[in-house]
Amino acid sequence: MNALRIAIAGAGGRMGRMLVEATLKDAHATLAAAIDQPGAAVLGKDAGEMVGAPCGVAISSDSDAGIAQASCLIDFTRPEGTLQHLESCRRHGTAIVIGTTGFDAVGKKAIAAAAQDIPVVFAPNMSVGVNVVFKLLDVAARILNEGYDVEVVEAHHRQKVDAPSGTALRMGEVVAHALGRDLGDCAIYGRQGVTGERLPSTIGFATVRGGDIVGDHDVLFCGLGERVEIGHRASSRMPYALGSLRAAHFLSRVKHGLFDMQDVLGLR
Ligand SMILES: NC(=O)C1=CN([C@@H]2O[C@H](COP(=O)(O)OP(=O)(O)OC[C@H]3O[C@@H](n4cnc5c(N)ncnc54)[C@H](OP(=O)(O)O)[C@@H]3O)[C@@H](O)[C@H]2O)C=CC1
Ligand SMILES: O=C(O)C1=N[C@H](C(=O)O)C[C@H](O)C1
Repeated sequence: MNALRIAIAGAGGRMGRMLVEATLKDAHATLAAAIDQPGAAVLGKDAGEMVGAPCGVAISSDSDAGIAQASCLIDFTRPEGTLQHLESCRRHGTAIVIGTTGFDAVGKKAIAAAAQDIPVVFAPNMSVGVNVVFKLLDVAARILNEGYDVEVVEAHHRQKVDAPSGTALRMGEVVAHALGRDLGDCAIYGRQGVTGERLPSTIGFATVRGGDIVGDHDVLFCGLGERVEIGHRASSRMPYALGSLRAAHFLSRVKHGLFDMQDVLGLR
């Protein structure tokens, strides 16, 4: 088997470092390029040095050159950076795994359009555990479809810039779909003041930010006299990195199209 040539965007970030470590340990992948944005403190450094394993790949801000050398880009940056890298991937025929969250509708449309030409995995959470939780939520929502109020609660570290998390939003989408609702019509993003009584058709979201919380998600199905809670706790970012590499290997077997981790894990 030919080793997969991986480029990592946002290489100096929290996820980028994890991805460098995971890629260097993957017997079937090589690190082709490590990319960060102009001005980033890590530019010029050996990517492996950040994780105690120098590898001879210097972190560069020349994203186009890095993407040209790779068979797959793994991107955990910010929406504006990802969309720029996406166009470069399209030009060079490079596959892309997108972990970045916080896209607006226009950004999501651009990703779907690029997937007509190149293979794309776009998922708000790459961990196996969270993707199993998505399935459990679908089952629970179909059974608890009357008399249960649904609330989604998530907690993350103080540096997170988007809210609710991409994972929390996907959890809301999964539940809304199972209940025959549209999340766009029924989501309540936080409450304050005299809100009035809760409407049964709504799905509520609550966000906690603090310290170094890696990622907690809970969905509550609250009935009268009982409550079902389905949740996930991340204590490391490595499951996201390993899931991303699994996604990159999956993409090496397809020509184009838009996939998520349910496809990668065979859970669809
Ligand atoms: N799908 C999943 O499983 C997961 C998704 N995420 C998502 O991944 C993203 C990154 O998270 P995290 O690693 O914690 O964030 P960090 O802020 O630690 O890292 C982001 C990296 O991207 C760089 N960057 C920022 N803006 C741009 C830009 N416009 N163009 C290019 N590069 C840019 C940063 O550079 P600099 O340091 O110079 O700012 C940094 O190197 C977030 O959207 C997060 O929600 C996170 C974990 C799991
Ligand atoms: O920013 C993070 O850290 C995370 N972001 C993703 C999200 O927004 O869902 C996934 C994970 O929860 C960590």
